[in-house]
Amino acid sequence: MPLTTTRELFAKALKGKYAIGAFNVNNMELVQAIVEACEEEKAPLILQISKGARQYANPVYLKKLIEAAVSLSNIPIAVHLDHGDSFELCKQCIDEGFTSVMIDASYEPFDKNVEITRKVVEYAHKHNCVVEAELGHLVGVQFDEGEEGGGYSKSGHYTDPDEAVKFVKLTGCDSLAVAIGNSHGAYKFKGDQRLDLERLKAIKKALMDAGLGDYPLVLHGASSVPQYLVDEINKYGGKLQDARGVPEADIEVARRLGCAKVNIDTDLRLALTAGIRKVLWEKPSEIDPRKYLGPARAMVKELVRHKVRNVLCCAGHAFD
Ligand SMILES: O=C(CO)COP(=O)(O)O
Ligand SMILES: O=C[C@H](O)COP(=O)(O)O
Ligand SMILES: [Zn+2]
Ligand SMILES: [Zn+2]
Repeated sequence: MPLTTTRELFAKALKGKYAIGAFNVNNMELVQAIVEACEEEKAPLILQISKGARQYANPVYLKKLIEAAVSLSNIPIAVHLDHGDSFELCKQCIDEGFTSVMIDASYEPFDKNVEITRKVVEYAHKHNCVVEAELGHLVGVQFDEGEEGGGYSKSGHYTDPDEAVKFVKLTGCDSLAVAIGNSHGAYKFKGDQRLDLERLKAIKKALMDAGLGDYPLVLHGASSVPQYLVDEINKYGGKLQDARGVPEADIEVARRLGCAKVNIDTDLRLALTAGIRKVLWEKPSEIDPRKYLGPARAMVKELVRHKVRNVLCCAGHAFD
């Protein structure tokens, strides 16, 4: 099956109240684990590549790995640039055949974010590529004063519903990444902090009321940091203290509220690391990479199967 665009995947996901997993890839083992898991679960899939992944693996290697995955599988797969930080990088990926790009100018003031995003949208749409943009900041373990209770402060880090409407109308972006307490990495929350799901509901409603329909929202920083993986890493010599992710129950609510794309990278890293650590700890004389990368790849695959089946609920929807 040829590469697909996220526009089609999102329309079906929103209708069916499931989310598409967007998994970050940096090497062959990750591509294989994710694609095999989704193939077995008959799940539609977004493989996403960051600027760092392109620097690490070389864009041509990644492209060829994905071509191999696409030719060996039957499920719809979209290839997406994660956190594109400039028009030039987005253009490069569009020219290379990515079916989707993210322009993340969320670090800029609102007007500048609009200007950069609109430029990417204009180029992308001429080339049959769709665009994800971002509004608001992903803040990590430090919450903005006064936002903890879920107030809609315009000055803060969280996405404001009215600004989201304005932003989508001005830019014409195809999906929007929101900041509702989500953040990247293995240290997302302190204590019992959670996602601001009321805000997500308000953003969705504002977009709907403004005539933008069932608009696809994107949840970055959606790794749940499973405790069994943290424990496994620590058991075999790792040191992860107070690692905490988004509870899977929150992801499920976000999915039902209209997050059509859910980004997962950290959980893949944890699974791969746990697998490698276990083998090297138990067999310190092992030097064949296949002997530790193989079991690590199997752990990533199990994790992805669990996500698509039990959390994102996109399993079985590959041929909707
Ligand atoms: O948002 C992500 C990639 O863009 C990944 O988030 P995690 O760090 O929670 O996996
Ligand atoms: O959003 C960040 C992703 O986890 C990608 O991370 P990276 O930039 O280290 O490849
Ligand atoms: Zn961002
Ligand atoms: Zn992200």
